[in-house]
Amino acid sequence: MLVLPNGVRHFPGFLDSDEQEALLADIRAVVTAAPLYVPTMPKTGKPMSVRMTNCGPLGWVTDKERGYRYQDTHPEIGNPWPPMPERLLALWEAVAEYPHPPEACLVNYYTDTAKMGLHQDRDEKDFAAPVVSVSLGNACLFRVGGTSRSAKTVSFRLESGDVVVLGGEERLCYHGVDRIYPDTSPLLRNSGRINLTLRRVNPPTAS
Ligand SMILES: O=C(O)CCC(=O)C(=O)O
Ligand SMILES: [Fe+2]
Repeated sequence: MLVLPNGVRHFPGFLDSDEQEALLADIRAVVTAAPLYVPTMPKTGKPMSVRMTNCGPLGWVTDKERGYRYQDTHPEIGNPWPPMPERLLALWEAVAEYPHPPEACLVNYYTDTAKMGLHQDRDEKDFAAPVVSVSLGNACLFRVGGTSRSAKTVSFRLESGDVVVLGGEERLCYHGVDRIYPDTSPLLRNSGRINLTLRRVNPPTAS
């Protein structure tokens, strides 16, 4: 495990290739039940380049009218999100250092040209729990800074199987994905990247 200068924890190669294949099979089942949709920015309605879906009791969604929020159903098909795969619950237990399970797993699918601007994850009511993120498929250039937008950032590559934990003082660090590196992982046949972001939404007493 590597601790970055700003305290963010990076676990390179946390999942071996068999574990990545098994997790990918779980995620393919999630996407079959809850298809990827095109999220749009609040107010402007501008589409994001990333495609999204969720699993677990709650899912993070966004659209022009209602903005960023958590809800218990898919915004297009209206069904409850599929359950969180056991494998992800076990991964959270292994790295989160938090005694309650995640409530939401956001599935982000990046084509090789997609990216995600610098942002904080702050739509949750519980910042005591960390954000745990898992990368599958092509590598990306990940950028992480401090808790103010203007703080200095560091950039590093996230490879398939890597896990990142934003917790404690770093829970509200700004972060984003500047680019995807095409042809860097056979997992998704060298095309695209999946990121799984596990979060706790509510304080434990409220759930
Ligand atoms: O794709 C990633 O590694 C980061 C995703 C992210 O920051 C988010 O979904 O909030
Ligand atoms: Fe984020």
